[in-house]
Amino acid sequence: MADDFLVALILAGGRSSRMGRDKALIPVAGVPLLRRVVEAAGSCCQQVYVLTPWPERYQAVGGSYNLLMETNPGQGPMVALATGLSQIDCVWLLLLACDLPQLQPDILRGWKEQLTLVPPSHLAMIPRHGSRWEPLCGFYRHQALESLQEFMATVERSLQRWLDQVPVTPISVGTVESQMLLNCNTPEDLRAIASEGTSANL
Ligand SMILES: Nc1nc2c(ncn2[C@@H]2O[C@H](COP(=O)(O)OP(=O)(O)OP(=O)(O)O)[C@@H](O)[C@H]2O)c(=O)[nH]1
Repeated sequence: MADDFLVALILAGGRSSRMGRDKALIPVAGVPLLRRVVEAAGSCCQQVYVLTPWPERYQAVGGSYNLLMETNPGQGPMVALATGLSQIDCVWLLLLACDLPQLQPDILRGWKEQLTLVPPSHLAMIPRHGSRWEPLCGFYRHQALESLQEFMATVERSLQRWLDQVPVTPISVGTVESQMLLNCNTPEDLRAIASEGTSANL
């Protein structure tokens, strides 16, 4: 069977220490954050995976997704991305944090359309904001795995620094996209979203 062209990997194994409780399960406009991300991912990807050391916590979040058990947790997003790539057959993988309440499916689908234009030598297509990448809402080729493993062998664990060193197609980020990329780390972030109302179109 042919590999899926695009799958999503949602990371739900962080400590949520700034939030003080599990971010993935916090409802925003009545819908748990993880479910919002699952549904946005499902609108443009053939399969959606959630990587977590606590699959039992997320069994009943709702939406359509596969839980992937993380046996080496707490190593951060770069290790988690490599873990996902080593377990999933695909051409491209859309990596998403679980704390993106304002993802817009139409923007994600527009970005997906651009994947066919990425030069074969480029390992990723990632939103870029000024001098910063947004690696937790970005697209990675399956072939990136080898390069990630080599990079991590030097004890580096920074996706920002890896992206600075390999060929990457940047996605330019305007006002709408930058709103969509705002994540939710603290109770203050949650209050700001609640008071503004979320623009997520889920
Ligand atoms: N599966 C997995 N996800 C991770 C890991 N580290 C971070 N994440 C996820 O990566 C995303 C961004 O994480 P952060 O907000 O930077 O870190 P966090 O640990 O969740 O939160 P803080 O403790 O407040 O820093 C979230 O979706 C996290 O759940 C990890 O080791 N494994």
